[in-house]
Amino acid sequence: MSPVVEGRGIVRDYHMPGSMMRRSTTVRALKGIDFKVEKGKTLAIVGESGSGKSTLARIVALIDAPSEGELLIDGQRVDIEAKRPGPELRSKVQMVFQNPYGSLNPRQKIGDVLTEPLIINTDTPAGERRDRARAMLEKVGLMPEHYNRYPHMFSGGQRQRIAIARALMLNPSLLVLDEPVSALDLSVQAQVLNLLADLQDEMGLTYVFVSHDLSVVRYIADEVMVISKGEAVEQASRDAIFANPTHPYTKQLFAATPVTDIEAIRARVARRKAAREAAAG
Ligand SMILES: Nc1ncnc2c1ncn2[C@@H]1O[C@H](COP(=O)(O)OP(=O)(O)OP(=O)(O)O)[C@@H](O)[C@H]1O
Repeated sequence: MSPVVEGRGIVRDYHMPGSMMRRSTTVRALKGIDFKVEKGKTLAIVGESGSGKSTLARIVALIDAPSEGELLIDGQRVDIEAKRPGPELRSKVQMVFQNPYGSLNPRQKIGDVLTEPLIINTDTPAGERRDRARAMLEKVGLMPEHYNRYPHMFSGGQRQRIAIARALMLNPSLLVLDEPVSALDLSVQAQVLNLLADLQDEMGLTYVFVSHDLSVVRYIADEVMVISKGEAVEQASRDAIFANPTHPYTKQLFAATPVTDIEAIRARVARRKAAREAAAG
């Protein structure tokens, strides 16, 4: 079976135009990144500010194109020259952003937020669109009655649930999550991470998860890729990388970041694993 997403030699250059006072320059934000993620797994991308995490996330989410390299989604090569990916590819990959306040239109009712992707990408009839949106609200721990409310009527955690619901409306196989819990309070972070873990198990979703927070990574990731200055300096399973980070940059990153509440996180991971095993019979 092919991986849900694979990147080969992904490069991204940003061209900065010159001016009277300054020559034009090119910043190479990604310097040839390779990765693959199997179905139902989570690849976490960690690294310092400016290392290229968001650039990579936007490329995987088909929002930006790489300057060089190959991206394959479900084994299908993405045409990086095309202005926009086709609708079939578009619906397979969705993105959830850090800021649930900024990513929802304050004038749009939640029902419209959720049905919009169906209107743009499918010919689903209105009644079915509404039913699917109401069912999705329940799936993310909200209520069908929330369909007629506006974003300002919800807390930060609830808004992030709405953003997740919107991302799932087209039944994607891959979610790209760029710091999806870092704007939330700690207790709310745990609830949203649990929701993401449950949705992954239930729907067989694959995640590419950008985070600077190692306790979040420890909870959610199967594989971890550490990037520094646009290069993947270390890539390994979560357990291996936390037990024995090998690259000096990874050691430095781990030493500089307190991994809070490790016991609580370990307990949650164990609970999640036990629930999975129980579900599998
Ligand atoms: N639109 C852009 N134009 C020019 N340079 C950019 C642009 N976006 C990002 N860069 C540069 O590319 C590099 C990688 O940035 P990126 O935002 O991907 O890093 P990051 O790891 O996500 O950082 P942060 O954690 O602060 O969001 C940085 O040097 C940044 O200045």
